Amino acid sequence: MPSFLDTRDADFAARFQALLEGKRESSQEVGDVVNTIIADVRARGDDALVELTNKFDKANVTPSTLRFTQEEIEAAAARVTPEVRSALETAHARIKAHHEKQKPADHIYTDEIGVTLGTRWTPIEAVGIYVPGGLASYPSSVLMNAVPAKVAGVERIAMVVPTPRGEINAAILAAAKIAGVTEIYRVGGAQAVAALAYGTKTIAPVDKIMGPGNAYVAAAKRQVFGKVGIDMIAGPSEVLVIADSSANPAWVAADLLAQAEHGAGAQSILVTTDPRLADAVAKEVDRQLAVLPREQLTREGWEEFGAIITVASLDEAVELANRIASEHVELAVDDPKALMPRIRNAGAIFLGHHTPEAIGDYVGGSNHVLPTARSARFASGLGVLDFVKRTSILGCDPSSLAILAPAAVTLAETEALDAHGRSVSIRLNR
Ligand SMILES: NC(=O)c1ccc[n+]([C@@H]2O[C@H](COP(=O)([O-])OP(=O)(O)OC[C@H]3O[C@@H](n4cnc5c(N)ncnc54)[C@H](O)[C@@H]3O)[C@@H](O)[C@H]2O)c1
Ligand SMILES: N[C@H](CO)Cc1c[nH]c[nH+]1
Ligand SMILES: [Zn+2]
Repeated sequence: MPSFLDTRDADFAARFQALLEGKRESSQEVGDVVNTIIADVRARGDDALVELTNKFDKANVTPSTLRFTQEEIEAAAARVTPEVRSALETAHARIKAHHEKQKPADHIYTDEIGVTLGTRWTPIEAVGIYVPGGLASYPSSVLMNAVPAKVAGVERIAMVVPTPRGEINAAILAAAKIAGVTEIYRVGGAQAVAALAYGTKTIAPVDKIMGPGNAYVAAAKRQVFGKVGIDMIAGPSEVLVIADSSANPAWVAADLLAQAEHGAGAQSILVTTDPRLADAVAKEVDRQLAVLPREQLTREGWEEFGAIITVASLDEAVELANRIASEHVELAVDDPKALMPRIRNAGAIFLGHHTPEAIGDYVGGSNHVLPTARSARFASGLGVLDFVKRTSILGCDPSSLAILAPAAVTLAETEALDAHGRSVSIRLNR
């Protein structure tokens, strides 16, 4: 059963806290399993990678078939229907256009005392992109990961994707071809993350690992952070819909079920000012669930962590949304643009009744790799900035050095770092 809460109930605070603390993703148990897998890949390289892939994915790979050949990529890309190719191309063009606007500019200037200061952006050399593929397959996630990498100018993109029972959705490889990704491996889960971080004979290590995945992938990214960079924790999907009486219950129910469909650990929450809408959405969810082909998976996603919360005002709705910090926040209200600036914590915001979250998953142009598990309080969705790094540039001439030297020497003395002070003063009295 999903939770039904009302802010006016006496036990609301305790039940809301329990909802916030619900363990959807990282348990000690998952952490321990992942720890063992990473250690195994570090110790035994390809042998461990192959063994674990065949164990978890039943993929029947060998070291020599871990990487997709160029012929396999071409053949799969040729197998997709013209409709699928065209949809992928539409998505690719829109994602590319939006991400081009995120490219940061270098800048350099000389200040009033003659010091040159600047900021330079450089693409990361090698990135790993994780494309999930356990319960569903995600050609759209290929584009969401690869396009910003390409726009940023990353040289090497190594893509990993699990192939359950040795099968791959041809659209995954078609999307990779459209995005210009050629280095693709049949591995997933924690073992794929470990291989990207530490390297094996077949997979050279990367500098940073991006992309969404289940609890095992998220835990592995946490554990390899430091050895490599990671984008964020983009784990099991979430949506929070804020709705007033202008919302359509059938549409809201459909949006809640769309995220629940991602399965284990997914979370769909409705926060509404209208008790009648709350009832109508609950009934609609049951009605729509019964006709969904993936009913069981979606039901688990909805019933385990789903919730309908009735509030006294939109002010209360905003406050709860900011505390929950959901991956996606839909504003199914009369005046979404007025409410939008008040939502501080969200991976992405969807404006109004005609913007289902699924448009953002596929073709809107914004990125669908977004922070989950309340990390939208401090993290952002994937974008070009994740694939570049910033270097500062500094230059003094004799006169600006003379102006800054006394303060620098004083601070060096305060820190008792004499060699620091000397490296400044030695340049002054010639
Ligand atoms: N936040 C985002 O931006 C975003 C975007 C797309 C998808 N997602 C999420 O990605 C997830 C995809 O999950 P998925 O499972 O379909 O694919 P996945 O590729 O993330 O995970 C599959 C892998 O999990 C590993 N695994 C499964 N059970 C295991 C076990 N018992 N022990 C060790 N390893 C195990 C296996 O190695 C398998 O290859 C969903 O939760 C979905 O909500 C998130
Ligand atoms: N909703 C997911 C992000 O949480 C992304 C996705 C891809 N395909 C379908 N959905
Ligand atoms: Zn989705």
